[in-house]
Amino acid sequence: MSKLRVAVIGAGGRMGSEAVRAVEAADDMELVAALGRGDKLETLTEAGAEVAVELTHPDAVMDNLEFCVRHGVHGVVGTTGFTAERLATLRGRLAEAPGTGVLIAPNFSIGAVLTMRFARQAARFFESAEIVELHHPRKADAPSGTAARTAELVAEARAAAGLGPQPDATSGGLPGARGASVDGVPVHSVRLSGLVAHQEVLFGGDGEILTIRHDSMTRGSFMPGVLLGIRRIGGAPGLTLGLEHFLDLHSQDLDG
Ligand SMILES: NC(=O)C1=CN([C@@H]2O[C@H](COP(=O)(O)OP(=O)(O)OC[C@H]3O[C@@H](n4cnc5c(N)ncnc54)[C@H](O)[C@@H]3O)[C@@H](O)[C@H]2O)C=CC1
Ligand SMILES: O=C(O)C1=N[C@H](C(=O)O)C[C@H](O)C1
Repeated sequence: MSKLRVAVIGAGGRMGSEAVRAVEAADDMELVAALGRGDKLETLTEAGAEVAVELTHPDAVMDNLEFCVRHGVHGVVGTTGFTAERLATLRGRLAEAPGTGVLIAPNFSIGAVLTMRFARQAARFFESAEIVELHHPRKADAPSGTAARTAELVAEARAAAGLGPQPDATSGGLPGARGASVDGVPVHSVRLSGLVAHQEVLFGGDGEILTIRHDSMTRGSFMPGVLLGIRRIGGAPGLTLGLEHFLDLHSQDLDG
């Protein structure tokens, strides 16, 4: 059986170095290129990469993906910063590259993907919903991509259920004290030494609180998802948003 030819972009970073090790350890994959900042993207095509894992920075990811899609290299993307505009741009580029697939995974860890699903399921039952995400202080973006996506899913579920704005009597105080609003869902970002990646989704109703919490204690927690994405993306042309699409969750009752 021929091995999948895989490249990692951002290979010197916290996630990239972990991904390099994971790909090297996978029996069905061959690491053909490991690119750092300043390395030319042509290395990908010269090395015959079939899939590129993108783990760099929100400022770099769109150009890297533009190159990959133009050259028919599938993308497995963990880098954050994907706005609706960026996703639309990417969809447009993919439309001109039939057969090429890109997975945008706000979070590769199975537990975080399930957190998002459970939050979406719970959202319609509670009048209040807020998110607290907690990360290491070297993280470039806030809120986290996972928290932003979770908030979008919660907001969609609230809207579908006909829930209005959340109760909140705040009329003054310090700017920022109520967090950032993502589609009307407050998101609070903590940056603290010692943390890796953590999230709490808080729901409040009449006399009860539901807290859904997930903790990534090591970056190893993301690697099964990275490898799954690499294995599946070749069979998924176009844009796939979220690892859940490769976890067969849609056919089960988790799909609330
Ligand atoms: N989806 C997920 O499950 C996860 C996503 N992330 C995201 O992945 C991204 C990277 O995170 P970390 O590894 O913690 O950051 P990091 O700063 O440790 O690593 C990023 C690496 O990319 C390199 N880089 C920057 N621009 C580049 C370019 N144009 N070409 C090649 N390399 C370039 C940097 O030199 C650095 O080595 C962030 O956006 C982060 O939020 C992080 C953890 C999990
Ligand atoms: O930068 C990180 O570390 C992480 N980034 C992703 C995000 O922004 O959601 C995924 C995970 O939370 C770790």
